[in-house]
Formats: sequence, structure tokens, C-alpha cells
Amino acid sequence: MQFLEFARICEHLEGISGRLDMIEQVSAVLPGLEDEELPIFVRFIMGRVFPDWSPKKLGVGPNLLYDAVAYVVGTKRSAVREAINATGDAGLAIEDLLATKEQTSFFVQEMDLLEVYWDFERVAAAEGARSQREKLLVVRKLFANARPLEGRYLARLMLEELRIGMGEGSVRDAVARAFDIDVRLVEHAHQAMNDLGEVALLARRDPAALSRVTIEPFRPVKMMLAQAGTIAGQIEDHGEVAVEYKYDGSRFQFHKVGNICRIYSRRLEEVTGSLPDIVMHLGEATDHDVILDGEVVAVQDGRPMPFQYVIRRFRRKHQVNAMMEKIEVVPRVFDILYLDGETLMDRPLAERRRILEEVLDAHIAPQFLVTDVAGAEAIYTEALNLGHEGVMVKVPSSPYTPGVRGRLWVKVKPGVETLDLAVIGAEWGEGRRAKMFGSFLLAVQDQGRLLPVGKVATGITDEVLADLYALLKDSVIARSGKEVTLEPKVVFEVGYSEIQASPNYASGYALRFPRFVQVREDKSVDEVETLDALAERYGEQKNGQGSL
Ligand SMILES: Nc1ncnc2c1ncn2[C@@H]1O[C@H](COP(=O)(O)OP(=O)(O)OP(=O)(O)O)[C@@H](O)[C@H]1O
Repeated sequence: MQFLEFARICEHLEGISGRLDMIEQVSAVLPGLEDEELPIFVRFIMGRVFPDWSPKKLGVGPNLLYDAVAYVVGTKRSAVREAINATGDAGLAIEDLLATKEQTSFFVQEMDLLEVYWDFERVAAAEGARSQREKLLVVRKLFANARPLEGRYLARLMLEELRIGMGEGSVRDAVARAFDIDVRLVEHAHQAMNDLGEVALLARRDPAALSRVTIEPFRPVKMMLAQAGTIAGQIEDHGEVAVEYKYDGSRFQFHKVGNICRIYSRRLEEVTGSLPDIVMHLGEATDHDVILDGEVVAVQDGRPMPFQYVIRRFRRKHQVNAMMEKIEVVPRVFDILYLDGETLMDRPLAERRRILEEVLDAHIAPQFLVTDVAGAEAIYTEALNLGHEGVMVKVPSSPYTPGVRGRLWVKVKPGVETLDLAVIGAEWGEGRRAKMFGSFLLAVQDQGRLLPVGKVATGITDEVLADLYALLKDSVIARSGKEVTLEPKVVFEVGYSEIQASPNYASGYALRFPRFVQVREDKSVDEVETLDALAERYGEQKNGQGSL
């Protein structure tokens, strides 16, 4: 497939708003793709370049991208910025700029979807002191060969926001439809393989194999997630429940085969080098090949320390030893997904737990099986007294469903309402804050799009503002007056007093009295609140129920 054809498909999808229509259009394209193209197309159409499990990253920020475009069209980076500021959309502005180039150049090399992907591989592989220069050369070459429309989607792919509204769920449905396969089977295979691209290829080549896919060591799967709920509700629905402490640490997945151990964060980044003590603890606790799921907790004098301490350890790349002395971290393992070549995700929790207790000698998080509300509430009180966040109430018969935020795991904690939202823009501050951003535009996700829901400026000290500026300054895509558009990379947790219906924001909602709580470094933008969940909270609020 020519990249131009891919760009035309994107343009067409961008003009459609109906989800079913989009699914149909994409499903019609998939069967005609070559084997090598299929996984790449599937990832690209979701705005992703590499499989979700892969550690590869493009590492192209707006500045490098604009430098490349400036070179190709024979102007300065500032002129590219100005053009982008004028439209507010990097993709469209770059398309316009490339149109001026097209009038002056006679020769454009046709670009193939695969060639673009291989170039992205080269960009991602560039490392070390000269990496920025190497990346720039490849990105320049891509834009030099791009027709204007191709430029729009090249830029957006590199900025990781395709803006066509094809979310993971829609692409999954398109794969199922294209190859006439039960969507649940596609979803199940996706959970284990963590790459819809490869699932699509299997769906075409060997659909029967979809039901046999396994979790592979060193290819992390998404973490199973929880919904907010109540102890009574969960016992009423399921009778017996498994209650565990909800630790205020950071999620990890531990993979071990023989002597090789690796640890992945909740964002599936490899953090083995930052956590040698966790590797040592868990490596010593089992002789088996395993994939374990748990929480890393920081402790001091036997008491858990807040989440921020743990995240500092996850971030640490240098002088890890010095940091180990300052912050002691320990693993609390609550699940096992793989044992000696066998995938356990479809076994019931009760059985996985039994296996976990057999194969791991230490570091297992306590679990209590209870059938009465009073018993579970006593554990909740004890959890809070011990300094934990609350409890997790899990269904003993439940499979492990990677990436799913369902009711099989319910979290119960004291009621502070917060939302995790993507930071998509900011406004320059005033007075002594004039050289920093003073407020931030936040968004929920909906089918691959990010929709604004409000601004937060409250609850942020000058010191934190300076940190936030350092974190975000290289992600500026466009400027307009006092406002900037940001490449969506950072997640804020914010408190609020109420969700209101509002015509002012594209999400249809606004937050009353939003207040900054913290940066959720452990979360990626794919994990922010969905529009549906926000609407549900709004509905509950109108009916006078809290969600806890
Ligand atoms: N015993 C436990 N079982 C499962 N998850 C646990 C447990 N203890 C702590 N956790 C943490 O709680 C999280 C589950 O809550 P949830 O899926 O809602 O994620 P979250 O958005 O990070 O929640 P929160 O913001 O409430 O921490 C897990 O990702 C994990 O990090």
C-alpha cells in the first residue's frame, strides 16, 4: 500500500463521525493488505507506530519535527511554528507548507507504507549523542518525499495523535468483521498478545490459533484494572469475595525465565535497572519461570510511604544504590499470569492464587476470603489503620483480563473524587509566573480523540509549576496568544467539586472548582478517564449517589 493511500483513508475517516461506518470502512481495507502491511496499517490507523508491548519509542518532539519541515520547505523553524500557531493544528499547517514545496519541486519519490515504517524504526533506533541529528535526517527525508496530504498524517503519527477517531475498540471490531471472527476471540487474543497488528495477521492466517494465543515472557501485557464500588455491592453480587489491601504504590509486572528477570511499569516501560532490589527479592523467591503482577510499595519503619516515594524509585536511572538507601521498596505480589510456559489468565483467581502460593516463597500480598459485609469492613478498617489506601474486592471465579477496567475487581477507598486527565494545552502565567505555564487544559478520551473538559490552575505551588514547565516545555505544538497546544503526553490527577453539563467544551462537560492533585507519571494518556465514564459519574451525581 502506498502511504498516500493510507493518508487518503485517514482523510476519509476524519470526515465520518459514525463509529459503525468507520469500522466498516476499515474492515473493508484490511483483507486487501499484504501480510507485512497488515500489522503496520492496524497500528498506524490507531495512531500508533509500534506494538503496545514494545519498548521502542520514536522520540520525535515538536521541535525536531518542525526543524525537519522547515528544512524541506526552505524556511525557518519559527516560520513553521507561526504557520502552526495560525491553524492550531500541526498536521494541517504542515500539509499547507508542503503544498508550497510541491509547486517548486519536480520529483517526489513514492512512499510505501512499509518504507515509512522502516524509517520510523530507524528513527526509534537512533541512540546516543548523535541521536537527534540521525533522527532529524530521517524525518527530513520523509517530509522531502511526502505529498502535502501525506505530510499531514506523517506529522500526526509522529506527534502520536492521528485525530481521526479510530480507537482501539473500533479497530478491534474492524479486525473481527474483516475476517469474520467473533469479536470476543479477537479481544482475548489482543489481551494476551498486546498488539492488535499481530492479532489481525493471525486472524487472517490462522483464525483457529487465536483461541490458543499465550502470554509470552518479556512481552508485557496490560494490567487488569478496577472500578470504584462498594463492599456490600460486591458481596451481594458474588457471595464470597477475595479482599486484599489496596497498596498506595506503583504497579509492576515481573517477568522471569531462568536467571533473566525484567520488571515493567504500569505504562509497560522496562524499569528493571531502577529496581534491582525488587529483582533480587523476587528472583530469590522462586525457581520457576513466572510472570507476576503486584504493587511496589515504599516503606519506612514498617509503615507504607506515599506513592510519590515509589515513583521516584521507578524514575531513577543513575545512582540507584544511593536512592536504595534512602527509599526502601518491597514487592507485594497479588497475581500470577504465567508459569513455566503456561498462560494462566483464563484460570479463576482462586486457582491462580493457589498456584502463586505454591511457587512464590515470599512477598505475597495477604488475601482474605469473606462472605459477610462486617468481616470485609473490618479488613477495610484495618487496611486504613496500617496506612494503606483502602481495599480491593475481587471475584474469586474471575479470569485475568489485561487492560480491562471491569467489576471483577472493585476498589474501595475513602471518598475523594478525582479524575485522571490528559494535559492537552496550557496558558502562560502572569506576574511572577509569566515565564511558566499558569493553567492547564485537560481532556478525557473518546474513541482515540481527546476532548477538553476544563482548565486547572488551582492547587499548584510555584515550585510545582516550575517542574511542570520543565516537563511540558518541549511538547508545545502550537501557540496562540497566551495559549499553547501541547502534545498529549502527561496525565494530571485533579479533584473537583462537581461535574457540570457545558456547551463550552467539546466533551460536553466542565469541572467545577478543578484542583491539581499530582502528575500521574505511572499512567499513559491512553489510560485517562473516558467520556463514557465521565458521563456516568455525572449521572450518578445527578441521582445523588457518590461512586464510593
Ligand atoms: N491488592 C491489589 N490488587 C490490585 N491492585 C492493587 C492492589 N493494591 C494496590 N493496587 C493498585 O490499585 C490500582 C487499581 O486501581 P485502578 O485500576 O482504579 O487504578 P488507578 O486509576 O491507579 O486507581 P487509583 O487512582 O485509585 O490508584 C492498581 O493498578 C494497582 O496499582
